[in-house]
Amino acid sequence: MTISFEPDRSAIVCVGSALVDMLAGEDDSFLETVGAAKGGMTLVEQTFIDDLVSKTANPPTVVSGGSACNTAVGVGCLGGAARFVGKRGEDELGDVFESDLVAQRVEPYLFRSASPTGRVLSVITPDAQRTMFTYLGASAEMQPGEITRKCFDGAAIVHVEGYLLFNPELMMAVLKAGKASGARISLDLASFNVVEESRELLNDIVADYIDILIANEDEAFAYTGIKDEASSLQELGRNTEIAVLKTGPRGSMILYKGEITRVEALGDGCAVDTTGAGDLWAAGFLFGLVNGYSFTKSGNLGSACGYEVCQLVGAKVEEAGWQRIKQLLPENTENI
Ligand SMILES: OC[C@H]1O[C@H](O)[C@H](O)[C@@H]1O
Repeated sequence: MTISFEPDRSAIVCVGSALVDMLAGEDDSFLETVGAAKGGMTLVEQTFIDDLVSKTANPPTVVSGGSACNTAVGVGCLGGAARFVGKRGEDELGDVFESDLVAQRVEPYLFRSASPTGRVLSVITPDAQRTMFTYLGASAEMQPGEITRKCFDGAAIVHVEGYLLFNPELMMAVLKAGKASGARISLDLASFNVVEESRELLNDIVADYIDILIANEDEAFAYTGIKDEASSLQELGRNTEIAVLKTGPRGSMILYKGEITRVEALGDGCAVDTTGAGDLWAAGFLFGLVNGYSFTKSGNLGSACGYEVCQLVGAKVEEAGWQRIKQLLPENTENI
């Protein structure tokens, strides 16, 4: 089973926070001196990150990040038409962010702000856990008035990160312009606390705007209140064309027209770092849909991307990983 798109629509346009990830490997003692809970994400000021960076053993590795941006990069690396809509600062990190997108075949559609570019200091401890400190900066200043249909020219799918639910006016502007452009809208629920805190807005928008709803187990439970996975998926898809429930190392389930497609996870379940796993799963899945792959093949491509990103620190797939994933593309699609 496949879905079709108009022939002149091939782009996957991702909308979200333009964040630069600063990856630093440190011992637990580093976090203890900061007093941070391991594994969490804390919103902080820029000076807090600057201070921490001055104390890291080595300068952090700096790469583009942010959930929707990671998805766009995945689509670009797969060879798809990818665009990212967000807001950067007029600074060096903004330049790093933008050039990183271009290098990974993503068309940047970036607004600019006088505020510094948003950044995430991700402290990775020897147990492969990552603890994030996020300064949103310019990324949080994207204005509803800046979002026009032009952002979504040629879009087959507009993919929105759930974090945008924290900014209802901006979310509505994206959904309205995305729908008006004729694209399908995909929403990744991002985190269970996003769902819990945005329940009212979600109830308002899903039926009218969302075509593809993507959730992991925690997000699905927060949204539906249902423990049984098949029933929870049916509820997720009650008002959407496609619903996805990702169950980590147990794979994923895709609901379309009342029928569930079950997709296996890839690999042995071992992960070096799960940062970006959901973002890259979405990249593979959406790329597959736009290219006319079946739900099974699209889900398998999502699984492969999600597996490979977990084999490296940060939300990136190494070149050898992309080569392995690309074995699954057109000429060998019967294998996926
Ligand atoms: O979803 C992973 C992303 O979340 C955080 O926002 C980091 O930027 C990271 O790249």
